[in-house]
Amino acid sequence: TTSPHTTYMQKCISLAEQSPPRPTNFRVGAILLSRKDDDRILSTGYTMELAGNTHAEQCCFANYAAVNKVAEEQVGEVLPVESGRKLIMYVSMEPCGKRLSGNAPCVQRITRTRDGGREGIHKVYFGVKEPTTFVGESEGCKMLSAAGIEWEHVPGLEKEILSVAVAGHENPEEEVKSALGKVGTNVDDI
Ligand SMILES: Nc1nc(=O)c(N)c(NC[C@H](O)[C@H](O)[C@H](O)COP(=O)(O)O)[nH]1
Ligand SMILES: [Zn+2]
Repeated sequence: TTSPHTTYMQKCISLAEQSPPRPTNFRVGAILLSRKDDDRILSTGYTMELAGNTHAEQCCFANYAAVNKVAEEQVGEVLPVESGRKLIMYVSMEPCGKRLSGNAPCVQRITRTRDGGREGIHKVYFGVKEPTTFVGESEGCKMLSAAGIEWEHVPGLEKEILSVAVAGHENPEEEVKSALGKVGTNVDDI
């Protein structure tokens, strides 16, 4: 049997497969849900789902914000606050801490949900560490920890996630192999 985390990660991969392949980013999928003993899916998103150079996590928030008639930047204000329930994000790849475009990184969009004393996003699950392709050693996890947001790597789907993520790149097979070579590191080093 697979863990519920693996099932959600597989859903993130299906979302990522809808993203138009580009050499300049990764194809990623994201799911936002509210969890107690049951899960309530609040939103999903994938890279470039929405116009512009958008990320999966960004689209996930933007889609929820739109339904609630606020801009993506204000999504924290409309996310549900319900006693005993936790806001959880599943993303196929570690949320970005830096973007070559200079646009706001997804870690910032995630930590921003905690503004105004709200709990915001409680925990982020991701299936693979961001490869060094664009920004070198990724800082996303460290930045989440620094903001007091839990994160966890869901192992087992790295090859599938990376293959989808780099489909639009020059040498996708090479890039996957090289990134997998690094994935052998101890999870604590992620
Ligand atoms: N977690 C995550 N979700 C995404 O939807 C996505 N595309 C990336 N990609 C991270 C990568 O570091 C950036 O795509 C490059 O740094 C280029 O930056 P832009 O995307 O052009 O802002 N990461
Ligand atoms: Zn991002």
